[in-house]
Amino acid sequence: MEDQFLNYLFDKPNRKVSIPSNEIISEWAKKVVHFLFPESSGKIFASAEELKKYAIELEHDLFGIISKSCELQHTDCKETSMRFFDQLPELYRILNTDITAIYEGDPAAVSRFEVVRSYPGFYAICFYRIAHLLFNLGIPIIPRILTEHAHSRTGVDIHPAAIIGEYFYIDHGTGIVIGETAVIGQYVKLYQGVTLGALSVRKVLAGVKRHPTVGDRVVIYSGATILGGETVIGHDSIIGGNVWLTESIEPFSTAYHSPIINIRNTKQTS
Ligand SMILES: CC(=O)OC[C@H](N)C(=O)O
Repeated sequence: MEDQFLNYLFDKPNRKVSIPSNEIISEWAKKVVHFLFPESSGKIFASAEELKKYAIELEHDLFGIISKSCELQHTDCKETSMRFFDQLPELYRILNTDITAIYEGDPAAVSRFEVVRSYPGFYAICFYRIAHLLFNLGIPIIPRILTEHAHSRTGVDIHPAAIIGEYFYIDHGTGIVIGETAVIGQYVKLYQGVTLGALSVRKVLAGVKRHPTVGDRVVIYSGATILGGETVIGHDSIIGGNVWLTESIEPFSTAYHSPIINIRNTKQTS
């Protein structure tokens, strides 16, 4: 991360910015999450207006961060932070769909509150969704700092540019990679160790779609690796554990390995 920061300055040595530390940026995002989902199982905001009324401090902090990080004029920074702020009610709604997906999809989840407070998958999704909003607003570097913070804390690496639908479910969030140009539909479930990656990492492919498209209601079990920008997983499909897939599959498919497993009983018989 430090390298990234130095390179960023190095790219434009004359830039007059002093980006707040990664900790300040991550703390801001943590405050956003805590604001939306405080001590109880989640504050119910009566209306978008009520939510925004209480979120004014978050907007002010974001303004401070982006005005130090971007080469935007003061008024543009204010407009950008206000646009983020305007989308908070929608962020809250979408995160609630993710909580529902995890709570209802996992028999081990005893409450929505448990999902919010203890699931690394939900933590990573929160940071991804905040970062994605900032990315869409054209804010440089901060989205990546946020998703890399979540990555370092959870092992779940979601690029801020990836597009992910509502009701996103990650269970046992660890070792998951979702690349920059991945597109994921609604009600998708991922287990630990899943990679949605590129088939080639040549630098000239920057900006080209390199990562898979995953349809609605797809379940991808642990350790599966799906690669390639043209790889499409049709909706309602199931990808079994440890599957290595570099080609598209039709909707309602099941892709699984059928390895030959030799089981030998080593108990000595006299
Ligand atoms: C997730 C993944 O494929 O990463 C490889 C490379 N960073 C890229 O984005 O293409």
